[in-house]
Amino acid sequence: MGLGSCSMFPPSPSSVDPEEAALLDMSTAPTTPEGSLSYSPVLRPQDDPSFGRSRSTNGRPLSSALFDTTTRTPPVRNICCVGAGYVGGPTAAVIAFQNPHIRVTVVDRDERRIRRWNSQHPPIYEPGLTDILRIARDGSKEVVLHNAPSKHDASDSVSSGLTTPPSDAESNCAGNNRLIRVAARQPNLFFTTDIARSISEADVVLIAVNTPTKNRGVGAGSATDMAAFEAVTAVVAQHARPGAIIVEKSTVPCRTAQLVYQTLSLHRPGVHFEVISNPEFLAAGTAIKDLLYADRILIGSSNTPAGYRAASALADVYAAWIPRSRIITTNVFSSELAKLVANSMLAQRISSINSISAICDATGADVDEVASAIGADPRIGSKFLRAGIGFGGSCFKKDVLSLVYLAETLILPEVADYWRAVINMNEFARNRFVSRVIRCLNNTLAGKKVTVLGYAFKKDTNDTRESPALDIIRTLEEEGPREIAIFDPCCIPTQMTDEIGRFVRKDVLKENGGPVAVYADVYAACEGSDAVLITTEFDEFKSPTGKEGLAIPVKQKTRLTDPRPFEQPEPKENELLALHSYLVSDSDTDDPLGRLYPVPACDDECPDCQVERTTGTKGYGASKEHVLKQRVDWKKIYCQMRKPHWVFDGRGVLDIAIMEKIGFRVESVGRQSRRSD
Ligand SMILES: NC(=O)C1=CN([C@@H]2O[C@H](COP(=O)(O)OP(=O)(O)OC[C@H]3O[C@@H](n4cnc5c(N)ncnc54)[C@H](O)[C@@H]3O)[C@@H](O)[C@H]2O)C=CC1
Ligand SMILES: O=C(O)[C@H]1O[C@H](OP(=O)(O)OP(=O)(O)OC[C@H]2O[C@@H](n3ccc(=O)[nH]c3=O)[C@H](O)[C@@H]2O)[C@H](O)[C@@H](O)[C@@H]1O
Repeated sequence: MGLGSCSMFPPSPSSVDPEEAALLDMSTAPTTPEGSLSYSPVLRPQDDPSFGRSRSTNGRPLSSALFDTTTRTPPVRNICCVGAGYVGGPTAAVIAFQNPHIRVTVVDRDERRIRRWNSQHPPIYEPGLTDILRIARDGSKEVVLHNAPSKHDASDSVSSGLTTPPSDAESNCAGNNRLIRVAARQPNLFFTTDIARSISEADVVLIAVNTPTKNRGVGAGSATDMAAFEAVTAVVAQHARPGAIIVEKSTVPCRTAQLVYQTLSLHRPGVHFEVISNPEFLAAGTAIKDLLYADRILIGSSNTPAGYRAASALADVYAAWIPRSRIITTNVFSSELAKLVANSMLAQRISSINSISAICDATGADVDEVASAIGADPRIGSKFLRAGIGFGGSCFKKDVLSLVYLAETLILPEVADYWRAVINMNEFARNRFVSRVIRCLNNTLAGKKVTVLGYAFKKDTNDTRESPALDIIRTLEEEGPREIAIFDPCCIPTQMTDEIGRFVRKDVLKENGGPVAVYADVYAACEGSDAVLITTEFDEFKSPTGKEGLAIPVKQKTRLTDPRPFEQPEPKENELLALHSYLVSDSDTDDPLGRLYPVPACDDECPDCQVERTTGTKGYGASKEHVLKQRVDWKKIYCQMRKPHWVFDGRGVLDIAIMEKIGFRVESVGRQSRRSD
């Protein structure tokens, strides 16, 4: 692959070996690592047409080339995923789960993280993750199933998962309509810190490390910090087997593939590798659902026969469970850019509706009514129009800023300004909310207790990166309150405390004489409070809809549909998972099919185990996800609070009428018209 000279992509400073730098910087990445000063995404005009030329000018659409058997590569047998984070862990787990014949190894430099992936409590919480992890990582036992929908009572449906070995007569029937034998599975998902070895054995290397915003040097505050990505690329270049397919799974600036080729050829001159862009679109809190039922898989490759073959090999891996029609192929730069644009457009929608919420508050219009009226137009669509305190999370802000930086380096200031306004509006939304809280509390928090419900950046995740709550806590603290109490149903209190100490200041913590205290119990957090702020849209915080004031389960156990009969004598893993979920929804066991091996134990440091031991609270981490969670009992909270019972709903989860009936004074972003006074 010819690269042309790339004078605007200077190599890393020669004094710092990237691999060595990676090992020295042991920071694990929810946060921004030290910035790379030189490996930044400065652009230059296309200098290698095989990368960027669009498919349509190539005379042969890739989609046909992809599935043409003459261009096929040998099937992939071994995948290494570098980065065991929010993307690498779940993505690798689902690929392994769906491809029992492929060995998938996830590597990370963070030993603690790897230990947790090998235990009962993985380091991230994602609904559905443990079910998949336990099959792929630990293997499964042979089972024989009835291939007919169960009758309708719970005991029957559980027994139809046949947890006991079948009789000889039953076994003989396996394969006919009545019984299906599901073979045992060997483990095919591994987590290790042996990075070099795992890379050297792989046919495909997925790079899924963090790519935050640079916080120093050229482009600080908007350019992407490629330090971790560059370091991994260098290690891959040194250890990958010739012909290995290198996949950009991380979100990277447009034209990064060219940098990867450069790094590869610098370390292994003359050895051919293909570089593929395969960005990830999963969202935190729904990662497993998003991966299992992806609406699209995007694969970008160079426009060469070797590029097509590599794209084809990767497409085959996904085709184990994703219909081919949903696998989109593009040139490599389109794929890189499409990921940035997807996130920027989603963020833009949130900023747009938040700008309208300010107009609603000033005019008496209701933002939810406006959103639903405009969302009914299919050209606009109804999703991502929930107004509130703005978006958080590790990606929206950094990806919009990456687009801003791209536009700036291309000397397109109007384009850069356009996208920067999305970020400005997001900050405006957050500031408007917290200013209103302070104003309603008579412009002083002195002597008052304020409770913040929700610390994660969105519901159903323990991901706290760029959490709006943290910014709000920072502003509240400056007002000198008596106490800021924090509760989150998914995050571990000790970890929240540690994080606030690091990102706000150590002396703000109660244990150091400051006002900030983290609680494991929502009622303790609200006791004696002057105002409760909802900063994450957890279902747990919703106001009651049934018998008002009563605590009700977040969701009633709903009976799912039995997916049987399966059409094929060998059901796919997705079908078995659907059966597992159906049976779980119908009983209290977490292994109704009897396929699972015992979960591996955690080590003494496991924070989930510590919380469970010290508080007896279940529901943190992944092990208790089948346990129904309760909605908070707002009547109980009302009785514990101080007058005038302020509640500030930053996420639009409360029914203002019901809350007012209980006696609360409610302020909700863009929904003031619903108040009775
Ligand atoms: N978090 C999300 O929901 C999504 C993230 N993305 C993108 O995926 C990429 C990864 O994001 P996350 O998984 O959230 O990050 P993360 O911070 O959770 O995980 C990254 C992992 O990479 C490891 N790592 C860093 N440098 C390493 C090195 N030199 N050698 C070995 N391991 C190393 C870190 O220890 C960490 O465990 C980013 O580019 C992000 O923009 C894309 C879609 C969704
Ligand atoms: O690249 C990424 O990291 C991912 O970023 C987002 O996923 P994520 O940030 O995990 O979660 P979202 O559901 O998009 O929510 C982001 C933030 O926007 C907020 N939000 C979302 C929707 C809405 O209507 N209003 C709103 O304020 C959420 O509360 C949250 O703080 C995208 O949705 C994913 O497709 C993408 O892969």
